[in-house]
Amino acid sequence: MEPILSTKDLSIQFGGHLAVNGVNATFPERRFTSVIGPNGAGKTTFFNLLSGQIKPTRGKIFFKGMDVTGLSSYKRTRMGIGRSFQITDVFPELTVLENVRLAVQAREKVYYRMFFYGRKYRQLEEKAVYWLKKVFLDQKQDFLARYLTHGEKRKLEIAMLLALETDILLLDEPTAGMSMEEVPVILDLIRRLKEEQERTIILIEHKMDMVLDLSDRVIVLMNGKMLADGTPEEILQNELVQSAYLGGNRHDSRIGTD
Ligand SMILES: Nc1ncnc2c1ncn2[C@@H]1O[C@H](COP(=O)(O)OP(=O)(O)OP(=O)(O)O)[C@@H](O)[C@H]1O
Repeated sequence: MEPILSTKDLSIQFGGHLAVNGVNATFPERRFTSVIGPNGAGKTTFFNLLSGQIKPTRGKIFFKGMDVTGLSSYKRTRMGIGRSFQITDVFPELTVLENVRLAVQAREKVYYRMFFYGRKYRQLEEKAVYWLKKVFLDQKQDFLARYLTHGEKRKLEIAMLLALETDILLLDEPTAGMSMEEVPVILDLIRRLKEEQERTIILIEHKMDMVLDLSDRVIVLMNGKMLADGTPEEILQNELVQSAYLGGNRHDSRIGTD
């Protein structure tokens, strides 16, 4: 089956530094792929290229067989490539509900004048609450976003991403900076999304236990290049990955140094 997303010779150079270097990656539809690699390997840059935040110096990106390399991130989201919002994208002076409602609105292409139609407005809010329930944040729907804890803000980002209802979810370290108590909720949510098998999920993650638990496939990046691509088991046994990255310690649950 043709992959939903693929890259061909994808590369980007910052000054003299090739942050992503000739990556040929394929992402099968409705599968869970993790992208791992040490700090500075090029993972976030790779995501930025996939989502259209930046344009490659060389190479192509294909989505459902179409060349999307030249398209803006806005257009790519519309087509179905959703990138998790960053905390910086959340409107701090709007309520939690309003933030998600804006994402629902973007998805449904409803503009402000439509707000005069009360029924439509309520439908948008109901959908927003639906997504907030998915991340267990509905109890906080009337809070201003700026009063949320770091972990709650990350849940809000995920709710906003889900509300866009894209085929692909690009999740960049969704549990980073969360407290120990908050991590399991997000893990459960991601596991449920995987089990629903409705979306193609691509995850950047340092926590190896999470990667091994969730992934159908793992891509290893190192110095901008794709070092390996395989099932979690294959990656663990890959000698190149062992020596270059895992350092022979298969039981280290957190690789990288951040
Ligand atoms: N806009 C930019 N300008 C210059 N260099 C950049 C830029 N963005 C990234 N880089 C460099 O590209 C390399 C890859 O960075 P990137 O953030 O993609 O790595 P990463 O694998 O996501 O790392 P981490 O795990 O620490 O988040 C790094 O050397 C980084 O300094």
